[in-house]
Amino acid sequence: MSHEVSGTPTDTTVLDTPPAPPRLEVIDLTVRFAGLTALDGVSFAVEPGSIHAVIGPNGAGKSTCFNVLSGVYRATSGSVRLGERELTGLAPERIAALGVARTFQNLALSDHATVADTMLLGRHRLTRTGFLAAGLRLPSAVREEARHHERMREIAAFLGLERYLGVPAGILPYGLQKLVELGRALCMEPEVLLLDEPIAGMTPTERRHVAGVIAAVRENLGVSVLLVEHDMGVVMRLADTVTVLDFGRRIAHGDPERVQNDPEVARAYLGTNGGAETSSATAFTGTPEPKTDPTAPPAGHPAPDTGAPEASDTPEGSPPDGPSDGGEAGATR
Ligand SMILES: Nc1ncnc2c1ncn2[C@@H]1O[C@H](COP(=O)(O)OP(=O)(O)OP(=O)(O)O)[C@@H](O)[C@H]1O
Repeated sequence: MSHEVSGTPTDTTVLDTPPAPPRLEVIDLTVRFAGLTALDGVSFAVEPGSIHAVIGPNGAGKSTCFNVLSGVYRATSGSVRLGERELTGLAPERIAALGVARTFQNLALSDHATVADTMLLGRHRLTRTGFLAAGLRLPSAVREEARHHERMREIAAFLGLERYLGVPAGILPYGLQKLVELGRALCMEPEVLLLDEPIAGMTPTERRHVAGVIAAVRENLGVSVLLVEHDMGVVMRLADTVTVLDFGRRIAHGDPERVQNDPEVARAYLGTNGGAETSSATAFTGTPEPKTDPTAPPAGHPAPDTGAPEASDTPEGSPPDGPSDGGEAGATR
């Protein structure tokens, strides 16, 4: 069996388009880590059914923003709302249950669980059958399980993963693993999908395929997408709206063309990275793609099991599960 990500279009006809998702609003968000302001009064909104990118040079605060939105970090001040619901301070599972699913940059897919099992993990929060009924294989439990399997297969077909359903997810090439991770998130039936560097470390063919899949997620499923991505070519092609951060502050916001022509944005990219100014600026124009992720495994090899979420995301000096205090960022649980 060939384990290549095909460049062919995804089957976009199998899933029904649900009603428009609610607006995701980030309002005056500030996050401080022991003396360092990682986010400084940042506001933006992800409009229903849009693709919104957050970009910025290294250390700009993109991951911090993502981690607050998904409940991994707690904001020092400000708020995050999904429609009328306040997400600020909720635990990651609660935020996921309200319809905000995320993918992780560092994959941790098992060598033992199949693609089908991995994707079914995303159905967990939607399962109504109790432990006992499931254990006794009561008819209601069997019916529910069948429904989840059917939906999982539909999503696998949408992503072009059907033929890998019985394959251990962890042995697949990196590009396919990223699609499985996306499949797991889609199985949660999210209204908003947070994608953390969805194409980092991929081959050009894989990048094109996944970019097409992300566009199809918006077009065919009506899901809002918020992505953090370094590949400016893809960001500029995919995103409806771009928010640019630099040193924790929002320095530009708008459609890709406007952002691309913003002198402040060019300055931010040119003024960072020490000796890498030229490649950063070129990356921003979206022409050649000089930036590759040196830590990513080569295509055709499984990614190392790094564990997710990223260990480095835990605020220094506080336990992973510890609540924050003193007005500084901390994990929410
Ligand atoms: N857990 C933490 N403890 C202390 N400082 C942190 C922590 N996480 C992030 N920071 C700091 O906050 C700032 C923003 O970091 P963040 O990772 O959000 O930036 P980024 O834009 O995602 O960068 P990159 O593109 O390199 O991933 C940086 O100065 C970083 O060192």
